[in-house]
Amino acid sequence: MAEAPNAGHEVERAAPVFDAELVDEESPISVGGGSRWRRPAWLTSRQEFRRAVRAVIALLIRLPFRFASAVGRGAVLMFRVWRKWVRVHDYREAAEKSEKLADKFVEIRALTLFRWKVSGAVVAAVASGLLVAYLLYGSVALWGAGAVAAVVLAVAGRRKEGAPGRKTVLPGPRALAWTMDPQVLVDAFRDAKLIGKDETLRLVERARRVGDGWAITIDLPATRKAADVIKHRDALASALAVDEVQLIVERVRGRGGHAGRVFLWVADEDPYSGPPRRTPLVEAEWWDAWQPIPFGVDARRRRIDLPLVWTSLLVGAIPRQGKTMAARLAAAGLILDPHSRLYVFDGKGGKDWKAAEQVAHRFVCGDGLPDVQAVRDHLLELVVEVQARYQRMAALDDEVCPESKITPGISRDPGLDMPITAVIIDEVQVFLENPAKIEVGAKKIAIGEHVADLLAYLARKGPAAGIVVVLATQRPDSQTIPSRLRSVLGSRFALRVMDWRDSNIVLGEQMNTRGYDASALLPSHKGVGILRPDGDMDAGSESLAMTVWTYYMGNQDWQAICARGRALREAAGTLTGHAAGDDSRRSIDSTAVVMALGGGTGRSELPEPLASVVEYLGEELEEREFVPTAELVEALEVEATGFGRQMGELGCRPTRHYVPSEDGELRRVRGYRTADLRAAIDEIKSGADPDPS
Ligand SMILES: Nc1ncnc2c1ncn2[C@@H]1O[C@H](COP(=O)(O)OP(=O)(O)OP(=O)(O)O)[C@@H](O)[C@H]1O
Repeated sequence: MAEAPNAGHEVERAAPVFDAELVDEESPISVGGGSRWRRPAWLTSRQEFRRAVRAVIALLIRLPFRFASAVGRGAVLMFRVWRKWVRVHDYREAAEKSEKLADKFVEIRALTLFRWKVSGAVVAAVASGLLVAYLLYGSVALWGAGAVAAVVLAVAGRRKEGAPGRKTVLPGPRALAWTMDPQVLVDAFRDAKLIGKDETLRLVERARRVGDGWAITIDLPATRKAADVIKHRDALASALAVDEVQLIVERVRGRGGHAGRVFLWVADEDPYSGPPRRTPLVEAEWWDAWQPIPFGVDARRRRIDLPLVWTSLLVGAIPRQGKTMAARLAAAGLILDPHSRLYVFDGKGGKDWKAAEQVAHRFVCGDGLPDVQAVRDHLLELVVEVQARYQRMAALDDEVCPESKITPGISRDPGLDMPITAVIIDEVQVFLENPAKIEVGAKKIAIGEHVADLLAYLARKGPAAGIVVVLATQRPDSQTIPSRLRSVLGSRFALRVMDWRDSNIVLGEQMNTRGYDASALLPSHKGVGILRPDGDMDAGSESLAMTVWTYYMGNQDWQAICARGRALREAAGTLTGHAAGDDSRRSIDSTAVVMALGGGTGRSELPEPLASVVEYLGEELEEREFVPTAELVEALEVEATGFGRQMGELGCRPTRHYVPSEDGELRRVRGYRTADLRAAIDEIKSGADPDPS
């Protein structure tokens, strides 16, 4: 008979086969042990080692108690077994069931007697055996016999899997190194329904330590999308048994990245706990406003910079979450550039912005009508300034101004007088909600509405002319920040808000369905928010949005930065306006401003409810394809049937369209095509009667 190739040799055990397989590695790495030695989890880090040592000590301390209780349980168990046997329990029960107990009674009694005798004989035999052993070997024999009996009883009385009262006892939380095991990951992805039962993951890189956590890159099965993993991060965190704040999921983009490649990072502990980081601006002698401003760090403690020039920023949060701090961080970078000009308006009227008064070209602090009027006047001044800048840039040499956009050179040339100018408004809702009526053009409107129009203009037309708008609000709802203003604010930062609707108002439509919901942030995480950078910016181009923990800038640091900003301006000769003691307001040609705003206000001469729909949608009237009726009814607080009828009378007929719902599923809902709305508006404006048929 032919000999098997391995005969005579020790059989080599195959490594466990895992579903996950490794790709893109030059030398394939065994993911499940095999011929290569894999470091046990407790050797992977000092922390894991300490955890393992603690677990061993705890086990040793508990061991005597556990042994004693197991022996006790074993003794009781043995006694019960013996009693059942001696009483001929099973025979007796069977006879009872078949109602033949009386017939069998004599038989049972005889058997019971016999078993008692056997028991007595065994006890006598054991006792005499022990006596003989004692006489031969002394007390050692008794101890030995006692030990053997204890072990037998302990084994009999050990707690078994699934036994009632069995407690799950784990030595602390699951080790993260264990969580990063490929098979655990595959199971977690399956449990979270991110991959099917028969699908598997491909590991691009094995788990490795990155910062204070574990990182792993994986490829999803074909047709599965990284965006869905980001969206269902909570489910994955639950399946991996980690807190969702510890789990960072990113899509790998650019070279080597694709729609199905996911980078996972699991922090050892809450990445936003511990002392906050001080802003590096404290150490900066000065700052170039054209450079992105140090804003905060992400979960992996990587610095996140926020460009401000050519864009704008909206910060929204419920009170006491770090909104003012975020706005002051953005302002600090501009304060430290002596060539930038600052308009600082604080609707809260507290001390938060007081220090900025010494550098601000225009400064308003308070929520009274005179304050709102002052803000309106300063914004009017800026609108005129923007118009003038465009005219001046058009007249400039092509070499100085190649594309009707401000450049660093232009912004720093005192002769051209076009410095980077920031409008920073804290608690902007105070100014936007003021209902006092004023005359604009030929119409009377609320001053707050006018402020919104001016800000919308500045955020839309201002960036290319060097205007930066930074708005912070504790009321991020659609009524307070009209969509015509919101839609033109480039970067968004949402700290904790009340619900997903408010989060979407700050971050943009449907952001919650893509996995970005600022209402899920923890109250204890002060200064932590979701940053959705402007699409044009380089920073953050890797992902749509990211969680950022803003730098901490204590009051003293803030005051020091403002004082430094003043000194820099004094030295550069750029201290102007309020900071230089000049509070005179420029006389404004309001007709020019009204022209600039396109008819004076954001409202058109449209009948209701179309006028409100247009106002609510703002720029989205152009950007969106479809708007659900339910959304309009909720936003405008109107009654649905009446609204539908009135819209019909104005020539706007509803239709059905698929839109993604909150859970990401596509749902067919009733609503209006924006193209139909635009056509109806054009028709009304051109004077033709709307066709209600
Ligand atoms: N990055 C941060 N790290 C740690 N703590 C922070 C951070 N940012 C803000 N905080 C703390 O959060 C609290 C609230 O901050 P801040 O005043 O900026 O909030 P706010 O939202 O502007 O509040 P309000 O609505 O009352 O004006 C402060 O005590 C501040 O110290």
